[in-house]
Amino acid sequence: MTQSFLSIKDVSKTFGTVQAVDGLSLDIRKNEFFALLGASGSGKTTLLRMLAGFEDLSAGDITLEGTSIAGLAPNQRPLNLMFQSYALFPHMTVAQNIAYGLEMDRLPKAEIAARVNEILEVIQLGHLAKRKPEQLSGGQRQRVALARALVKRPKVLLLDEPLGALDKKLRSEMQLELKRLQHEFGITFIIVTHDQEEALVMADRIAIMKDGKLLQVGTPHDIYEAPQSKFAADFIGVMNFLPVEKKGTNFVGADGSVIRSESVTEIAKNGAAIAAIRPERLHVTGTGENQLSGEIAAVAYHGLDLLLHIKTPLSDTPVISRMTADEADGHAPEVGQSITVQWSAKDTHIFPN
Ligand SMILES: Nc1ncnc2c1ncn2[C@@H]1O[C@H](COP(=O)(O)OP(=O)(O)OP(=O)(O)O)[C@@H](O)[C@H]1O
Repeated sequence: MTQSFLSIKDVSKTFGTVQAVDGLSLDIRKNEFFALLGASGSGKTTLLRMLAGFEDLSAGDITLEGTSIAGLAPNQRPLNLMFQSYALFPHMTVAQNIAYGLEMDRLPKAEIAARVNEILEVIQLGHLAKRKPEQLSGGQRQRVALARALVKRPKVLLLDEPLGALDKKLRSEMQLELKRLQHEFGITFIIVTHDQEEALVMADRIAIMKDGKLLQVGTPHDIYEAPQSKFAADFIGVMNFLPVEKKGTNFVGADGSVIRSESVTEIAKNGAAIAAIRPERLHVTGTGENQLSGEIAAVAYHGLDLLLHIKTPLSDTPVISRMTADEADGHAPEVGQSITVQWSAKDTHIFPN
């Protein structure tokens, strides 16, 4: 058996009566870009702080390359938590900020200088080495905060909402930058975010957390295409939900039509359930085992594709169908038009409601 890299074993954390993390187990691979995703209060930060050593475990163990790190102080762990950029020392230059951690570790002066210069090169901020944080843009400050964490060459870098303070454009640039740095340094990154798009773009694997537990762990593709719960389906990407009733072996929609699915989660007999379908799986052309008809309530233009909002008796809220520009060419959808869309049973996920 190959030894796992970072292993979180049945870890719990309670604060008084609050169960912040609840018997959670997870293996993270070497050089992996791993994202912890979940709503506010789901326990993401608590888990990260336990990994970093800023929070004791109430139960369980954490091992790195087979050795427990649960009892080690933060500075003795080969894991480094990247603090937000506003935690930079304002009176120190960029270079001094980056050197600080190495000076604390009492490394020889020449080595500190070499490592600081090397990292300044990698983050492309060499020309700003002598500036103070207040003389930098938000994105540049973020890079310095990252450099300060990376210069210590941790085996694992923990990042808590690292891009939270940046505007949308800068965020997308930094997402790519983070991926590049992770690749270049060959360090395992564990990032906490509540931004699902960010997790999809950057991560090799994603864990969805809810109430201190893991709901699903998988690649962005796995989670997007094969969500295992209504929560996961709703949390990642856009999803249509159609209420259905289980009658015998069939699932019947609000208008009496049978909805066919090849992906049915275990459900109470004859209970209320919900069918989930991605907007891009609904087609005006082609064939599918399922179809719905309705009236176009809105047409939203999104460059390469259109989003059609379709009023249908199958659901209280309009169903969204994503149409490519090519598909739309032959159909010229307009508000008020009747429309029929089809989709296949394999693109239909049914969950308990
Ligand atoms: N020091 C503490 N004392 C008491 N309760 C805490 C403490 N830290 C966290 N909690 C509680 O534990 C739960 C999980 O919090 P945590 O910060 O880990 O969630 P999160 O998923 O990171 O949320 P957010 O996205 O808002 O940061 C919450 O109910 C929170 O109120």
